[in-house]
Amino acid sequence: RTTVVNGLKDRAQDLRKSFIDSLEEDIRDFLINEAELHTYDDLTKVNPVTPSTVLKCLQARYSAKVFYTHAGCTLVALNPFQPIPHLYSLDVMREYHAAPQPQEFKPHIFIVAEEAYRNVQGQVEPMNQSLVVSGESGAGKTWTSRCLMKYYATVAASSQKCQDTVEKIERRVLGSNPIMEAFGNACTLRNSNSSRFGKYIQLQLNGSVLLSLRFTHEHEPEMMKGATEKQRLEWMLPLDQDFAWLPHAEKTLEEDCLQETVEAMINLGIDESKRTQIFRILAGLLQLGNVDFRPASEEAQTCDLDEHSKGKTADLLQVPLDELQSCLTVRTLHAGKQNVLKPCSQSECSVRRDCLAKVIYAQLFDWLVTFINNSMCADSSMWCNFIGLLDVYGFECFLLNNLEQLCINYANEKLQQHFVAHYLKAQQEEYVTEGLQWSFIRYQDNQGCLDLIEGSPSSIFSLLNEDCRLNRASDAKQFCVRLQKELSHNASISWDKFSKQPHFTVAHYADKVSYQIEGMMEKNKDPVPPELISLLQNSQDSLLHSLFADGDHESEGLRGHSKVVTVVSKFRNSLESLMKILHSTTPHYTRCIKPNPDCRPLTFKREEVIAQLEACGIVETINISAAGFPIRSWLVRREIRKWHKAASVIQTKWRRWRVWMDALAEAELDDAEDFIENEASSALPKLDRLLKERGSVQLSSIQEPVMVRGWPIGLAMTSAPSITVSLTATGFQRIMSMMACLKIPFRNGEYKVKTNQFDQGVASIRAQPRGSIKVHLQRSPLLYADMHPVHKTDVVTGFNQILLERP
Ligand SMILES: Nc1ncnc2c1ncn2[C@@H]1O[C@H](COP(=O)(O)OP(=O)(O)OP(=O)(O)O)[C@@H](O)[C@H]1O
Repeated sequence: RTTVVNGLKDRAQDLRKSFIDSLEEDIRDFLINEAELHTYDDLTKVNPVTPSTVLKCLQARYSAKVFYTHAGCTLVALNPFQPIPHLYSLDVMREYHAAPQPQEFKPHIFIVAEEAYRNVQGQVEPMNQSLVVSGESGAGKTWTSRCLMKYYATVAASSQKCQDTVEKIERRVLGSNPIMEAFGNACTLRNSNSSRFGKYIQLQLNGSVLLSLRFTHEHEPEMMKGATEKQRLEWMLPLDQDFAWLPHAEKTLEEDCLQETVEAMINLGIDESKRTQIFRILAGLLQLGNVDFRPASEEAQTCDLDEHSKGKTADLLQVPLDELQSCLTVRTLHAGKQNVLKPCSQSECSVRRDCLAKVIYAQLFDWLVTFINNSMCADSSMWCNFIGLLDVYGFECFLLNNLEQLCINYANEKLQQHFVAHYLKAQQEEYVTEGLQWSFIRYQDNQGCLDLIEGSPSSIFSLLNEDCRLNRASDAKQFCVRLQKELSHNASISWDKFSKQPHFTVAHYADKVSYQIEGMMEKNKDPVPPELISLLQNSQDSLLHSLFADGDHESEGLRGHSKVVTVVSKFRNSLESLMKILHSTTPHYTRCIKPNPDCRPLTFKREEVIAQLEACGIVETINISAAGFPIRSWLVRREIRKWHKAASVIQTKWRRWRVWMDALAEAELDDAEDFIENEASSALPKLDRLLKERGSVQLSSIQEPVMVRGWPIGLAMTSAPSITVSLTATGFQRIMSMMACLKIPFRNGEYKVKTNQFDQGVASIRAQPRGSIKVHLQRSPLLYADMHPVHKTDVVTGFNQILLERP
């Protein structure tokens, strides 16, 4: 008898071992395999989907020199900061273009390009497309936009037989880039060629080919040869002169792509006399930047100006020298019908100088954009659809933030709202097409934050504008008090009680940002002294004169004659028109990520990347994809099938173990119960540990095994008032089905469910015949799927963290 019993014990132990081992293997199968992280093409497939695993996956891919990864319907582009041979070659472009299913290729910006291209020429319902490229400064937006444009130029050209036409199309599509970059970019601490503007470019198509639009280009290559010296003379820019407004004095003009810019201007039809005028005006601005002011010896006198620079500025801008001097140093005050002249202080003079430069530069930039648009835009009768390309500055948070950051972050807030709406809509449509039953929760969107910034009747913008209309000196402290009085009901605004500076903090979708109020109202008014405008209207330079000729300038408003158009109003209007276009198109999102702050090749800094993933909404995307998990139902089905297979193996082994246990119990051994308990207590903690390690599961509040109907097969809930299970949607789903397979009893009842993402819901958990568990969560996303032919279990999806409260 002893021999038999010992044999049974040995057998049972073996079986238990094999059960646990296979469990370990099966669990490993479901959770990410770190060695293979770089093979995950879609971040929402990483399991569990948490910011940390997503980060690991991106890092693994970056180390393996894989720079593109999908994140649901978004493409994440990591900047390699070094040329990657062959990644963007013509052959690769053609491959993606010719592929029957490009989305099955490795993630690439060309998939996005091709998808939009195919959609826009859809046979049934061609739809305008928008490609939204975002990311922080230096992340690679301009690069990506250029890549997309090059792709379309190549694709459009490939349908043309004539090489000449191919080149023309390329020139047309890419031609404006050097000009826009030369005028709109600047060398900043973060990026030596940083775009200082957001741009939306429409590539217009007539059905299937990119239009070869009106061409008005001239070829004047001879003009370029050796022209630099002559031009320097003409522009009064001697080689040895330093300029206060050029950060890299050591750089020569040639290095700053002058040649390329001029060629682009020629291609776009900017004739020689206009080019000369443009460069003279720019040279005039450089000289203006060198104008210094010396304080006057007496208060009633005006500041002195640096003779040399002031003379050159007046010559280049073709304005009267004395008028230039007086409008920089004297302010005209209107007292009733009388004008009173008041000398400006040294710092006021500098502000006026900077203001003059800014207003000229801004008008010139606008003129260029209009010119390029007129030159490139086809007659509306010639095109029917377009692909829009939006290259937009990303979310910003510095040590000190002011109106610029508020506007930029507001734009990003709008885009994020558009993104979330589009993303959820896309998912819901997919569920419907797949015939899946689903219920969807309302996703917590950022409308509250947008109301705070732009809403009516009271918002930050409306209060800023009101302050501006009052036409009195602004007081930051008073404004802060007004904000507190009018807006403190909005949960998205707060104030740091310990900060001495007047400020407000906005909880953006990406992060909290504290904005200083000092200077904000002045920036919103952005006043241009009227004397400066009259000076420019008197310029003998026909271009400069025409830029200011219409007299419709904001300075008018300051004199109280017409409505003041503030910076935030202008920004909001322009954003509104952009959003209108975006809403009428199918969007495609590309999020560019800067893997390190120093632009070092192939260097991945985790903390940098995670901050950007949060700021550009990827973490949100992951959360949303968890909320609506799965994005692609085939993915779940495949996962579920895999799990079923493993579960049934586990179950078989478990059953066999139980048979041995039965045999032991039947043998009525004195020590049977002890033995069974020992077995169970060594098996279950191991399971707990495994899950903890691999799936970020905290099963700590699930107790040691308990005896249920004499069997040590239960994990039960604690007697504590709540049980916290911190795991992903898929993790939870697996635990549930595993518990079902293992016949782990859940007490039937209603449980309150709290998650880290959604409001409270109610879960009813009911044991089903044959040991499965039915979990029903109200007001939460549920995906009904066939779990198992035997154990039909409703699958709970959508949480990173769930709190089940005991009834
Ligand atoms: N895919 C890429 N391959 C190689 N180099 C790249 C790639 N993407 C970006 N870079 C390099 O990274 C640098 C910064 O890129 P880019 O100027 O496009 O940034 P950005 O996001 O447009 O910045 P900003 O907002 O300041 O204009 C550039 O020098 C560019 O050449």
